[in-house]
Amino acid sequence: MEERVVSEQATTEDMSLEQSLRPQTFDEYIGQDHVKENLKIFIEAAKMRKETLDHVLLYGPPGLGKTTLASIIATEMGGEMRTTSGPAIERPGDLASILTTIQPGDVLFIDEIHRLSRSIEEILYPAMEDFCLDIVIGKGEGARSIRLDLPPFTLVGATTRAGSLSAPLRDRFGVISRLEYYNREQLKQIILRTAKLLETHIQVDAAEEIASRSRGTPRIANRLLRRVRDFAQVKADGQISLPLTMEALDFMRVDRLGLDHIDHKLLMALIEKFNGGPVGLETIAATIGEEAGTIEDVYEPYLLQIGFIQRTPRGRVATSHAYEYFQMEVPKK
Ligand SMILES: Nc1ncnc2c1ncn2[C@@H]1O[C@H](COP(=O)(O)OP(=O)(O)OP(=O)(O)O)[C@@H](O)[C@H]1O
Repeated sequence: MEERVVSEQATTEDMSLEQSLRPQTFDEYIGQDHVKENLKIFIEAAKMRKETLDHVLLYGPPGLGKTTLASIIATEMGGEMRTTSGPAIERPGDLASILTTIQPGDVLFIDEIHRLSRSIEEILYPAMEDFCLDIVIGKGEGARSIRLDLPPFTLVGATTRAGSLSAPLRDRFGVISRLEYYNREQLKQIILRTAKLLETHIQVDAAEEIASRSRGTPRIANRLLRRVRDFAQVKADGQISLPLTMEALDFMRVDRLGLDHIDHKLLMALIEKFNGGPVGLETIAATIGEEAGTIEDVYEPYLLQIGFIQRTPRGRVATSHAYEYFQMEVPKK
């Protein structure tokens, strides 16, 4: 899969910078008001009762701030955050070694929690419910199970696919919150905040322009800002103005809605080769030379979100919005 400047997935560069750009408190965390207000109440109530916060499941597309929110929860609860992910916990011992380092009130953050294996999930249930860990030592006839008590902790699970989580695991979360795409105003605020942290001068209309092209996602907004900043450094003494921003983003082939050449290729295949669909995912994949899974997980969510395509039982369909955007006439069917 080729690297895209508008990818929701974190690049190595994103990862090395994101830590320093992460909001530390609810006040600094822009948007997601509903999720934030709920969490604030639950945290306050837990603190009043001197208990740990119930386990929290955060779901939504990548790059919307799930990790950030988990670390804010840890800070608010006065604990530390331990981070791991579904694919990183392969054996029961991997989970045990993290759980046994936990201190009272800590947050255990498990990213991509839908990718935990069933056998690991089963060890997690008593840890979540009763704060204890049953581990089997030895093999065969000599095997015996021992029970370890754990300090009370909060599990924060993050997933892009809430539907892939097993029902017994989902049921063990007391708080389930869905993160939404950000609107233009919120993204503008995030860009202005990041620019300040990066000590970069940006005009408000330039921040608005980057916001429009960031696909509703803070991670993309911050990445586009960094790329535009590079441009400004070389071409304009570091000052980020609107004309410079438009030039830089056009140069990167990120259009006014944040669509790039791969989105264009997918939409044009649907419109020109298949008369707007319906057409099966596998057929589109073969036509544009991408994997069906990549199209489904990576390219389609934003196109669905902005209403340019629809999933129907007979396949994908390009909507009239997509035709209008490319100034093409909707075919009569
Ligand atoms: N509400 C927000 N306000 C300000 N910045 C934000 C907000 N949400 C996310 N960000 C920024 O976006 C970047 C990505 O956020 P984060 O890593 O929390 O996303 P994520 O949803 O956990 O992604 P993934 O699913 O890929 O793990 C962070 O560097 C953070 O600075």
